[in-house]
Amino acid sequence: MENLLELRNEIDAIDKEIVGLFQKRMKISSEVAEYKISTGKKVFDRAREEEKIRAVTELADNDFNRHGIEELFQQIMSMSRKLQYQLLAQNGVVGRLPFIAVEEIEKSRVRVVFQGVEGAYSEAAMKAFFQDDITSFHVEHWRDAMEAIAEGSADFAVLPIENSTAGSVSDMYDLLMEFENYIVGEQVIRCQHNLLGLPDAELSDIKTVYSHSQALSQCKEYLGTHRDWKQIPMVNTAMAAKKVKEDGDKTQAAIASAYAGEKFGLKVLADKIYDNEANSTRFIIVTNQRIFRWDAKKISISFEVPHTSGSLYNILSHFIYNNLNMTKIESRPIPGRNWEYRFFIDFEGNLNDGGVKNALRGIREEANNMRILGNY
Ligand SMILES: C=C(O[C@@H]1C=C(C(=O)O)C=C[C@H]1O)C(=O)O
Repeated sequence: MENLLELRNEIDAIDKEIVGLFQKRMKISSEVAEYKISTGKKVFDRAREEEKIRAVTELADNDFNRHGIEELFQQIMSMSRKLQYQLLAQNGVVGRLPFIAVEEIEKSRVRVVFQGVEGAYSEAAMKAFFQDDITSFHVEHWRDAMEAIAEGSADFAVLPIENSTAGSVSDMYDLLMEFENYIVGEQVIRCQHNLLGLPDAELSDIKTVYSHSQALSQCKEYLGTHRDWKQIPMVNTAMAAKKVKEDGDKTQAAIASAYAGEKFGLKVLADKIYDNEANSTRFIIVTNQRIFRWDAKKISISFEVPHTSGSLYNILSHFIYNNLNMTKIESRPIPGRNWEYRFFIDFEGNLNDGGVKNALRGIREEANNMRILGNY
């Protein structure tokens, strides 16, 4: 039996050859890039890559190696494409992104729509983001707010996208797909829920509690100590407060902010009933124009990937390769296509950064229906 040292020497010699061949292949790939630069041909050629995988796997002696060869060549070709994207960028072939950088997002004398009624957390987010001299109005549903932006009856909408306890607001991701609106800002608001009742109500009177489903889930522990209460979800926490006021029924309570309580003349029956002290909601500021602040730091995109193994992994490699830090990933089912998903990714960067342009170009070519949802 050969000793370990000898075996390792053999492996070293083979690896040296592999490195040499890899470099030789990459050199040819850069020549292919030159051809593509002069002809305007796309970097990614799926048919050629599929044919290549078929041809090289046929050369393998057994199934185990066939699988290994497939993975190896997928990675080699992925590197080869990344080199080509880089060369295209260096030659100025990277198309201009259809987004315009602005000094500032207008926060004064604009028309802003939020969902819910006065006293909603969305209103608090609007007040925190915009100046006092704006004109604002509210609508009943998130979709109405998206429509108001799309048709131009408002300049901006303030909409919840994520809560630190209850997670993502999945409907918002679907609406971002449905409308051609763009995220230009975000605002985080602490959601300090209270149990609100009529001025003459006592805790012992309560039989039913109304709130937004997310707020109900954010107060799960507290509600667990009142299992006999019926929980009824409403479209908004402030709507719940309004309902309790209007119904004038002592057995009803709402979970909403103290601000909503004041607005509708309700009494705080229990304060700070949320499970998590830092409970916060992140709101997005949406508009119908493709603009971004010149110093924006976060990008949101969405894309679909083919239903094959490793396809998401391949797309994510563009972030790693361009040294981009991903901050969030979310998936939503694609309507009408069972078990296929659209991914939503947030990552740090600005649309003017070279690495960002490179990654977006790669993702646009290699994934389906990539959309830039905003840079903010
Ligand atoms: C090198 C090319 O560009 C890309 C990379 C490939 C590779 O490395 O083999 C194959 C097809 C393209 O997606 C090419 O078009 O041949």
